[in-house]
Amino acid sequence: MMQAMAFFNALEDHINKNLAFVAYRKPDENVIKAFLQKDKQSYTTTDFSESGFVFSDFCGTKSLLIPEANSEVISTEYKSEKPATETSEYIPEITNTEAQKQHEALVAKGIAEIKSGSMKKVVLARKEQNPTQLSVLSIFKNVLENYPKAFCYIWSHPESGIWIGATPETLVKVERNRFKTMALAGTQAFKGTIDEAAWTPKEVEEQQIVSDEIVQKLKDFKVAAGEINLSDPYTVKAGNLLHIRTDISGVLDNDNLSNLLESLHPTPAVCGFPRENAKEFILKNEHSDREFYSGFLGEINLKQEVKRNSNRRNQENQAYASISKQSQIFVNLRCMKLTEGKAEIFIGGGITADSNPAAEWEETVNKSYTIKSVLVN
Ligand SMILES: C=C(O[C@H]1C=CC=C(C(=O)O)[C@@H]1O)C(=O)O
Repeated sequence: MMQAMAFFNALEDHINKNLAFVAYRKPDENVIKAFLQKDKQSYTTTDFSESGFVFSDFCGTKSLLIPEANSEVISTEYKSEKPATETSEYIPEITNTEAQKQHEALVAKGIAEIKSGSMKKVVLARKEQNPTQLSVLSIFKNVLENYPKAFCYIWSHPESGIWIGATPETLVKVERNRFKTMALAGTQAFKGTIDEAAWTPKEVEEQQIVSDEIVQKLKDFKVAAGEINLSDPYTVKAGNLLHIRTDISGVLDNDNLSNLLESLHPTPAVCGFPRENAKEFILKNEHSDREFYSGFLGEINLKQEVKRNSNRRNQENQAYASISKQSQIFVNLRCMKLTEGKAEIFIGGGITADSNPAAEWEETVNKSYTIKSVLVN
């Protein structure tokens, strides 16, 4: 473990040399880890068999990789400088009416398409440009500070540019032959209570579609060996927002990570249902290229020491510690792409037959505050 200052200096050095790196902190953890690529080559993966950190786009056409074998791996303990509040202090600017009109028209088109019967749900997104005077590392530090419960990252790569995000959504976690995923959808602004939050039938349906489809895809691709376990849907908080979440887990039939990712991505939480029709609609009608937004990112095939029993009094159990492979992949939401003095924020929302264009615009505005709050001091 390094001192925080040396850790951030190493990231800065990599930015200056235009060398690929990723630094991240997992939900509820206090260690930030980084893979610093040592060479200038651009690595990609197609079968997800390597060990390292992957960064994939929405379309599934590009999966950049920082291989563990070509990286220096460093870590530091993150110490918060102020108490975490997870609320946004971002002051909204005057509404951008052009952007609003454009998004509402897109949503209306999506609703019409759903009513025509070709799909049940589609997730429609927009991009927003925001100026920022902060350095990328200051923005990353703000993200770490504000979102202890999210997967916080900074990814810098000559092929993708610099991306920063704080995502609440796990695509999949695999440990040995066990996997865990989640169905996350439905959004409302956090107003002080989590457990008593009321959900409309539209939001309940929107999330149910995600849950059903994940289970169906796992069955279609025959990646689950047996029963797939589902929790009851429950409310979770992410920044200043609430979502509905179902936890899904099971045992894998084989260790083919590529198959598992193909069965899950893109889930109806970022694309829609049926997947192909929704994806086609998105690619044809959205006004900007999603690039890596709503793609996925995370550790693949990292060796992990598994202790069978962490009871410290029972020292012999340490002898049973064994090595296994672990992958932990997140959906790239609540994220931004950074270029000189400018942050491009990507935000989307799930549309069903019961959606209302003005309310959907409002939802993207609420989501944008979650991420924009880190652009100011
Ligand atoms: C697509 C996004 O969020 C997804 C995850 C949770 C809730 C969602 C919703 O309510 O629409 C979205 O499916 C986004 O934040 O850009």
